[in-house]
Amino acid sequence: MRTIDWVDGAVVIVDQTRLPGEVVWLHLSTVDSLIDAIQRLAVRGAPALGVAGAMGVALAARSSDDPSVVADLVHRVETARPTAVNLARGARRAAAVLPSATAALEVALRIRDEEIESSAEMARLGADLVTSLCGPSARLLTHCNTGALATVVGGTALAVAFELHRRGTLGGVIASETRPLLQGARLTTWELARAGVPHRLAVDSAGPFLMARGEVDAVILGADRICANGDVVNKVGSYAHALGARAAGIPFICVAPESTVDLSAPGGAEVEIEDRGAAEIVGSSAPPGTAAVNPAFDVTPASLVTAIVTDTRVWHP
Ligand SMILES: CSC[C@@H](O)[C@@H](O)C(=O)COP(=O)(O)O
Repeated sequence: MRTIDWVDGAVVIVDQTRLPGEVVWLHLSTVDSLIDAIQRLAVRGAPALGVAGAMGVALAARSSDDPSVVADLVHRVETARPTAVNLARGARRAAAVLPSATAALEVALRIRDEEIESSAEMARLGADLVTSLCGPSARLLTHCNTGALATVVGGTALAVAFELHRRGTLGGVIASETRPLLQGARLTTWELARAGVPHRLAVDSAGPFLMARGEVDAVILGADRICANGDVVNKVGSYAHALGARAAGIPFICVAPESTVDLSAPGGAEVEIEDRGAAEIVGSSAPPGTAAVNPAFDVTPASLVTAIVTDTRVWHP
């Protein structure tokens, strides 16, 4: 199943906020509805956001003949979330062929197809790397969700786990729950269960201890932006897993398509990290009015990254 696609003049997505309870498909035919879906994480994950951004431009171009109205809509799509480079990059690629709505849609469909092809390549390259580093029964720890939900089909890091399982060389997956929106607990476990991959769920803070106790052979996760110096910007909690991996002496592997590599960002310090506000973490557990800091992403310095697997190469930053 394609978790994001273009059908009959609308962007069609699985509403990721409703998983794992129910599979609800949303038909988004306006730019406003798409931006709302992006901001409340009904569609999320860097490669999927790239497709959404480009399709958003196609929606914008179909909605008005006024170039300034379209330009304003494109800008809103591009900036709906700041950290994953794919969103702005996808939107800009499609915007480059405006004012033709048909041409913008063609670009969006091309980006969708590129991400589908990238996923297969990353799965192959990543599985080869994991087996060479960890042997024939690798036990992986992953963070956030990097499966089909975050791409179109397959995934990035999770596609590697699927491929190892298909080859019979996977020793199991620990899914880190991914506070506060629980992409690991809600989405990754759902995808692993559907694929019949043996897995267990752990709280985020257990990761480094499980590595120290010898229960993990490698950490494997995705990225929202890979900087020119090899810094990896990914879901908050990734950095703690990288420190744990270094302390335990196990590989820390990032899997992401070339569309997530941003050579215009020299390092992680130059990337805008989305802060999603207090409500998501204060919830009902803290006294009302408690101040909070809620970075949705963090930066793992290149020095802690064993390898970055893209669809074309294995990079040791
Ligand atoms: C293949 S997806 C890689 C990343 O986009 C993923 O790990 C991640 O951090 C997603 O964050 P999210 O806030 O859920 O969009």
